[in-house]
Amino acid sequence: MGWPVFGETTEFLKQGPNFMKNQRARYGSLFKSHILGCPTIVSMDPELNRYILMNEAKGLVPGYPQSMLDILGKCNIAAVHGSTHKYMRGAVLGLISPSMIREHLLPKIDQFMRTHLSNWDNKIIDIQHKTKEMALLSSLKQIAGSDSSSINQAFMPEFFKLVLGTLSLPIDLPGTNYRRGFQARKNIVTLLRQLIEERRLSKESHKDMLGCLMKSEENRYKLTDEEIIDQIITILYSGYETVSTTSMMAVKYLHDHPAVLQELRNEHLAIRERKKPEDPIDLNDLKSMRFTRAVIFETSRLATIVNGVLRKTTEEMELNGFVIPKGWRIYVYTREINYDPYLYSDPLSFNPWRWMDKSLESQNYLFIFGGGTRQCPGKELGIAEISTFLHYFVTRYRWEEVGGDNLMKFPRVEAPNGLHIRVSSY
Ligand code: HEM
Repeated sequence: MGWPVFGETTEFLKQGPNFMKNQRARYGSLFKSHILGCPTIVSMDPELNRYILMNEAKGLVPGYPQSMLDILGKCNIAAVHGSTHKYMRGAVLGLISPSMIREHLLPKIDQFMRTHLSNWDNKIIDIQHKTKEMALLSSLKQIAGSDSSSINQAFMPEFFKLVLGTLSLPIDLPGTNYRRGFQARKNIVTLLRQLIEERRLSKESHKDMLGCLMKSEENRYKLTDEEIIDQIITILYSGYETVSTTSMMAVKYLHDHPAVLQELRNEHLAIRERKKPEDPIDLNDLKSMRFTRAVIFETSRLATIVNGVLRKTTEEMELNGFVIPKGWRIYVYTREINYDPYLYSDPLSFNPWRWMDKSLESQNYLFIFGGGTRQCPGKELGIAEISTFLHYFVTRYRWEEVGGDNLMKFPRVEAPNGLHIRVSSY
């Protein structure tokens, strides 16, 4: 378990996936370590990972760091279990149902992407920054409709501080990311409370996520204002880094694979040909984007946007013949399965065509969107956002990398100094 306090955190962060592979070679697919401040069981066994994700009721609940739970709020979905989780999840699913996507969310996403992707011609763009802004502002528009434009500017810097805070050590001292993140949460809560109060006074009805959450007489899920606010923060947070990083990495892979870009562009030009320039992307268009969906799955797999998920034990239990003490964290590490040659031939190559066989999406060991009782409810919404972004990006522009930007793959996929591209119109 390494050194006191630090355990094996340094090795884990420095060697990344190789640390995990070496430990597995020495100790097997289930081993203990001490990383990121906690005694942790790492599970790299696909069967066991599935079992853990399916068996929350047996005492395998989310095990996210305290800083994250403090800042996302006590009603956020990762902080609640059992029947409360079911209720909160039901409320989220109601907001992003297929009919909500078709009637209210997709039109907002389309409108947002058209504007967000305008005027990039002849510019050098940091695509990491642009996709982060996009993920946050597109969600805000879905949440608060036209009201989002009046809160965007105040919201954005606070949200970025909140995200940093959730990934920090929970040290409540002036100047720490944790303290700043916590303060940012308070400011965000104030902004959202104001919006809720203004809407109550105006009595106007709104066809956006907040409008749905506030319509308590029509909505089967009745939430308090505090719960509504935590749900909104959860939705913003869960879709933020996942959608933005997948979009950025899709741009990267498309740049490096011209044949894939060509096929993707053909798909989108064919859609555009059927429509007038001002016609928005609708659900039928989205359904016809089969290759785009394949590009998104292949990007998530090859870049491994999500390395795994965290659980903890609520009681002492036996897993694969080992006794795991109560309260230990379990890192359900799913990265390796993305490169399994039995599932993906030539696993290190970027080959979206492999996903054109739909059965690959339903295989048992696909954990890109998690699994079991907490499988991502925002999967189709996230795919809709990334697809609409790619639609306007590849039909409007061509691009080349400025070059020299460093891309980190672990512990998170990010470009520490941005990913700069030179854009010109197509
Ligand atoms: C490419 C995009 C996305 C990826 C790769 C992704 C991935 C994931 C993963 C792996 C989990 C499981 C976490 C766990 O088991 O602890 C999850 C859960 C979740 N995701 Fe997503 N996600 C994406 C987009 C979104 C979007 C757009 C939303 C917005 C509604 C969203 C909302 C959620 C929520 C609320 C949960 C928690 C579910 C629960 O605990 O029951 N996700 N996501």
